[in-house]
Amino acid sequence: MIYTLTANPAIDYNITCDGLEPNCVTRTRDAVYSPNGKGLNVSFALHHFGKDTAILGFFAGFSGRFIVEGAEAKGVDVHPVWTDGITRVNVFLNAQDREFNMVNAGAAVNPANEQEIYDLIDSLEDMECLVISGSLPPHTSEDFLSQVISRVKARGAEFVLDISSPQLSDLIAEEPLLIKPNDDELLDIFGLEVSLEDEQTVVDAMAELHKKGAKNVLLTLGGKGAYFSNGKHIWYARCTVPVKVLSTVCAGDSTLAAFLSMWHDDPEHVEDALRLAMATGANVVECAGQGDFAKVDEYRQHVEVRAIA
Ligand SMILES: O=P(O)(O)OC[C@@]1(O)O[C@H](CO)[C@@H](O)[C@@H]1O
Repeated sequence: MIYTLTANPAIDYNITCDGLEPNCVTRTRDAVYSPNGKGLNVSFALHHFGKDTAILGFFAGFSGRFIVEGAEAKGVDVHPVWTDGITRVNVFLNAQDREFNMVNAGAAVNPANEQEIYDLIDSLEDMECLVISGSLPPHTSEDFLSQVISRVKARGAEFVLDISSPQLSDLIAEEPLLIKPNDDELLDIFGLEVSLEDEQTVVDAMAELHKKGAKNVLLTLGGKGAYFSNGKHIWYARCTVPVKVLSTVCAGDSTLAAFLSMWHDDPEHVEDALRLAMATGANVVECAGQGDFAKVDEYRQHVEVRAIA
């Protein structure tokens, strides 16, 4: 079973308006409130693609209950650790061709809450892999993620890291099964710059990430596609269907989940996993939020994949 850990879940509040001006009333429409957070999004997409998955995370207040109930209504089990306060609401405003993403800090946690997560991990006997995604809420202990990882490893399970925090530069030494940075994170966290025009930069960056400890790397480049490296070979993949981007929110999480849903059990079939991942990302950006993956099968036929090394 693939578990996901979302330390800082959110209700995503997606709204649309025709333009955004200061000092006046902005009328918005198409409001959608959905249970989210990076790891939850991964679990929802894994579930959609037929993989067993369950959610771990900190939840608080009415918004926390909304998220837990929403996830369960989608058919995904949740093991909530209840904390004080109110789980955050993140606001994603689409104003014509511009996206405004307002991401709040979240509800604080305390050491007793963290201990509950550690105990949960110790008790989940079917955990094969834990996907650790997203930001950390206020007051999280500095060693929270390394404590989580040491417990996952102690039970012989693997872990995947999708975090934007500088902590990734230390945690990579714990040998994650997979990391999923984007090009900005690669530059900010590791000082590695990659360019599609010079693929040797990708080859060099991948070599550096493997040297630091990553077993596999899925490097996402938004609409420009993605590279995957397993330490022996590197592939490039891109969906060639022209899509109208409504919102990029949830696209990275869904891409990761789609890739994992095929590759986790069958690491030799990288190309099929990349096709599903790129088609999923392309379909998700057409929707406010995660959407319903309705066009993924169609888009899969339009993904180019090539080995670059
Ligand atoms: O603050 P974090 O944890 O980095 O990101 C949280 C978040 O913006 O990421 C998801 C999209 O990837 C949203 O569902 C969610 O609101």
